[in-house]
Amino acid sequence: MGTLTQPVVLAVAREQSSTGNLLVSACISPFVLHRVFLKRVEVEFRPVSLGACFGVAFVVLVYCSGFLLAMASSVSFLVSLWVDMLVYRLAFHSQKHFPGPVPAKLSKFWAAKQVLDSNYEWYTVALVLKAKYEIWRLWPRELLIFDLEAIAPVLGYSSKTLKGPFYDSMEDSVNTTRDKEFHRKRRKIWDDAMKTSYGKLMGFVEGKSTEVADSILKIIMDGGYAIGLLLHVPWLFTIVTTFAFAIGPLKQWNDRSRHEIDERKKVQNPKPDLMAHLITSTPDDHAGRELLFSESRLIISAGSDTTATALTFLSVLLSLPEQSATLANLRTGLDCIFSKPSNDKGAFSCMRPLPILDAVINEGLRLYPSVYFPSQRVTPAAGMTINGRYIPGDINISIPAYALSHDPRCFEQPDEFIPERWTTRPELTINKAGSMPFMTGPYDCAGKKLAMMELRSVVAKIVKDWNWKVIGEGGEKWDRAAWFGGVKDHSIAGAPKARVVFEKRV
Ligand code: HEM
Repeated sequence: MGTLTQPVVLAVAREQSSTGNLLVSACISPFVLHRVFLKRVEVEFRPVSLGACFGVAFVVLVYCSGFLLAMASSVSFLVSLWVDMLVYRLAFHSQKHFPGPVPAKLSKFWAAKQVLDSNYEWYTVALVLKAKYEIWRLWPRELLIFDLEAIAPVLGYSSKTLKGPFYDSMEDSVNTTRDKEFHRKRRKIWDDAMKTSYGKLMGFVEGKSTEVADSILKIIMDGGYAIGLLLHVPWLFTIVTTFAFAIGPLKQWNDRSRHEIDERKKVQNPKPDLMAHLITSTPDDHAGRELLFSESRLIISAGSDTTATALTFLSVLLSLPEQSATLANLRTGLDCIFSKPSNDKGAFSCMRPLPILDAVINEGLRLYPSVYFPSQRVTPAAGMTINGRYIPGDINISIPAYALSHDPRCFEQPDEFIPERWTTRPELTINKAGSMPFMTGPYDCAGKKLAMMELRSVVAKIVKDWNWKVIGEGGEKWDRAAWFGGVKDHSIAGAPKARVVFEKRV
């Protein structure tokens, strides 16, 4: 009997010991994996590949050890990994001394929850934070900085920072590349291209549209909500964009832009416009073609909603009763310029700055800067010192533009629309660096000149030719407080819909 049961007992003991070994290593290996590997790589833009590795390892385990053991060791692995990460984030991280809510130090989901709780008004959350500290730790590896002294070292031309991992969640383009040298070369091409003209007229201003244009616009508008939420959880954003481009709503836009670029390439002697310049300056290989496709979408996403949002705010602000003197002044100035003969040097041209008009536009962009999301940067490996505070290397930092453009350290009466602060009342502007609607430094807006031309052109023509007022739904009185209180943060400023009635000036 004893000789018969011995091998069985031995086999059971061996199996128990290998099961024990597997479970022990499932508990210990995450510690090593986190400290040696995961802590040093930006997992934000590798969620799909990391998930795939985990999936493959699970299948192998099921094959070798059976489902139950594979399940038990996977759960042990994940629990140990998370416990180690959370303990490390809270107690050992180099940023642990910066203030921040404990849940925010543990997970970026805290910020995403604030977005939902504030009903997509993250900028209001940032204003509350700013009132208390200049630097916040709002994520295991991210600082939100409201210190004005940080603008030049973080964003300026001589900054040693690089763009942050958030940009990896999106397809590669001049805007999203994190390679400084590649960006410098590509940006030069864009800057030269911007000196040409800008493409064909689509007739949108006359109210014409196409099914594709409508669907692209809808993707941009709907996508705003997703970006406003997911930019706080970049790894989730990466997963969403990966699948949205492959099978989701972005696929249609993707396919369309590929088709348009391929058609455009066939045109002999094309007009020397923005797209033609980009096409001729980009190698005709796989990487070059992908870059062109993504930048053709960038032109639409960066150039349309931003300008439309700015125009919405400007038309609403100028329609307010307390702005009647500003509107009257602007009108007098424009009437005078438009009445001059067109060959007169003083006649209106949207390509030239016009102080009274630019002041109105700059003030509108200061109050509602179109782009609300703070451009993310990563500190250089050696770290950097900002206003006497040392920040170690590989820390993500961002400076929220909206909070600074409403900062009383930069502007007197910061929440008031006072265009004169840019002209006749400079005492109302304490530090104009606080307003950066087009960003600043090497990654600033490549289309700012075009945007200013569009804004000057449209605002000038409306002010000269039309009277207008904002009305409520169904002809009811417009609820002004609800409108301004309903501005969302979709990464682009989400202006609520405004019904505007125009009447030709006589
Ligand atoms: C009122 C209108 C506009 C505003 C307020 C605005 C604002 C901005 C801001 C804040 C950035 C920096 C984004 C970041 O940090 O990632 C940016 C980048 C950019 N914008 Fe604009 N933009 C406007 C219009 C335009 C237009 C009309 C175009 C034309 C296509 C354009 C093209 C770009 C491009 C290509 C970049 C990326 C530049 C780079 O990373 O080197 N923008 N814009």
